[in-house]
Amino acid sequence: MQTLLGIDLGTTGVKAALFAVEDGRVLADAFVDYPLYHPAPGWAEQQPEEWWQATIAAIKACLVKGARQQLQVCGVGLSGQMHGVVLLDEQQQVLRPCIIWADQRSDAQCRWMTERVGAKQLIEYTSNPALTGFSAPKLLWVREHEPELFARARTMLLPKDYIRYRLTGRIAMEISDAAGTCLLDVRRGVWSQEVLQALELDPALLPQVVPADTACGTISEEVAALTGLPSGIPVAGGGADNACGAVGNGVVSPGLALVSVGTSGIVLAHAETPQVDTSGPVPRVHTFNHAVPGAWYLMGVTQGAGLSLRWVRDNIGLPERALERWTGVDAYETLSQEAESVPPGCDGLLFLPYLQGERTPHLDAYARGGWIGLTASHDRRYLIRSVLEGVAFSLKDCFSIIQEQGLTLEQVRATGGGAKSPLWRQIIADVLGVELVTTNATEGPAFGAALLAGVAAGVYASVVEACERTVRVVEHTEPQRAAVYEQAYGIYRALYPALKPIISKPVSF
Ligand SMILES: Nc1ncnc2c1ncn2[C@@H]1O[C@H](COP(=O)(O)OP(=O)(O)O)[C@@H](O)[C@H]1O
Ligand SMILES: O=C(CO)[C@@H](O)[C@H](O)COP(=O)(O)O
Repeated sequence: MQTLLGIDLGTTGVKAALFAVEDGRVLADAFVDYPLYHPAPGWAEQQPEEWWQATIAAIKACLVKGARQQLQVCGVGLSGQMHGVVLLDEQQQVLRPCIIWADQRSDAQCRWMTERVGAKQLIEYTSNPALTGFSAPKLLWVREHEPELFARARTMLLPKDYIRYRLTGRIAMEISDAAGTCLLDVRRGVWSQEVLQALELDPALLPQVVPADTACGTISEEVAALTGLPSGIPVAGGGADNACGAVGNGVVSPGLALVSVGTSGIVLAHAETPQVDTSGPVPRVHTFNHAVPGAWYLMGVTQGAGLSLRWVRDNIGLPERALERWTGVDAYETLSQEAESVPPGCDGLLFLPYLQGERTPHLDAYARGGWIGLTASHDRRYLIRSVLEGVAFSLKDCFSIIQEQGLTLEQVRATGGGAKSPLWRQIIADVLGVELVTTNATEGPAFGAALLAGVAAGVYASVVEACERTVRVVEHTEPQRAAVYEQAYGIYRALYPALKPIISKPVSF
């Protein structure tokens, strides 16, 4: 049977999955996690070598699981966490840990970069403002703080492009991911010479920009021997995780939007033009190239979505963790069940999910999170539910801004680890006040990457055709308690401006 391998290099770990070409069903999958390092408050790093070892292990495990089914892998696609800076020296060796998307250390570089290029000009050239989440400020931080190391850097890659390099030996940066560097002219899909010049960055650091849905190298002999994959099969450019999540869920045409609850949370809407949020001085949502050639998307990002629930699980969910070890029942599921017994709105308890600063709508690297409205009658179930609700409110912030952009949003599709929880899906539908649908794409970004591989391998004519053949809506979640949440959201919205003087500055005692 003809199959496609999709690999999603997430923040928590890497997923490899084999999908049937004919209908997209999952034939085998494997997940291998890796550490996330926080060497200082607000910093977030990962080791590219640990991604690589995990990727090899996941591919091997996936192929072993699929071994009995006589599968013929005809292409490989990669999806990955965006914005992380991987620096290679002349011998293509990694120079330092990757500073990943969640890292907030580069606020000073954002300000410098904005001043250097000009705030208006930067948006004109790249369609986006300088944000700590993006790659360019991270690169500038390395130049400023690690000048000797920076002097040895010859190539900058993004996480999944580094893995593609290890799989194929080819150095390139795929367009939907390159869009998140803040160095790409997103309208034209080429590096912005104006920005590079203003920042005095050597253009040679940046690799060739390649499309998402065409072959960008083939599996090398060495990797074939390591993994069991056939050598010579095409590896597609692939895409940024959110672009691939959109493809995997069929969000490839006007009218469709995606809500994803991964470590971060996003609301994304397909766009036929590279339109920019111009309602204020700084665009509050990003404008990036889609993995669908000639299309873009607008995206609002909340930094700490699934991350907030993971924090709860790891810090106050210890009984649920212990139960998981004894019974095998996922701690996230137990936590969700407990949260279900509490009324919507949590009797006035609210959670701000700014555990890692915030992007949309505040664009605030220093924002801190917390609970507010706690009374003696609240117990830990309320703490859990309020986290699910707080994340939903911050997704509503993103959704409202996307709605303001004048794009028609006919259907909103839900994906990501958090969307596995029926309760969280219901809360998000209630808070957004729209129906959420889920598709058969249980492995959204990996599936999207596999579909891109299918186009690169010639088994599908286009990304849109690939989606038409394989993506189906399977479930609908209707809003039920929009009115309760409307009120609670009003209070939530008032919290950040009121608390900003206290929760939005670097703290050192
Ligand atoms: N069954 C579940 N119920 C609720 N939330 C879940 C569940 N499984 C995973 N999650 C959430 O999803 C997050 C991981 O999302 P995922 O899309 O897999 O990750 P990544 O950000 O690494 O791509 C976890 O941090 C957790 O908060
Ligand atoms: O920074 C962004 C998008 O701009 C994040 O969406 C990252 O791409 C990481 O995604 P997850 O690991 O949370 O899925």
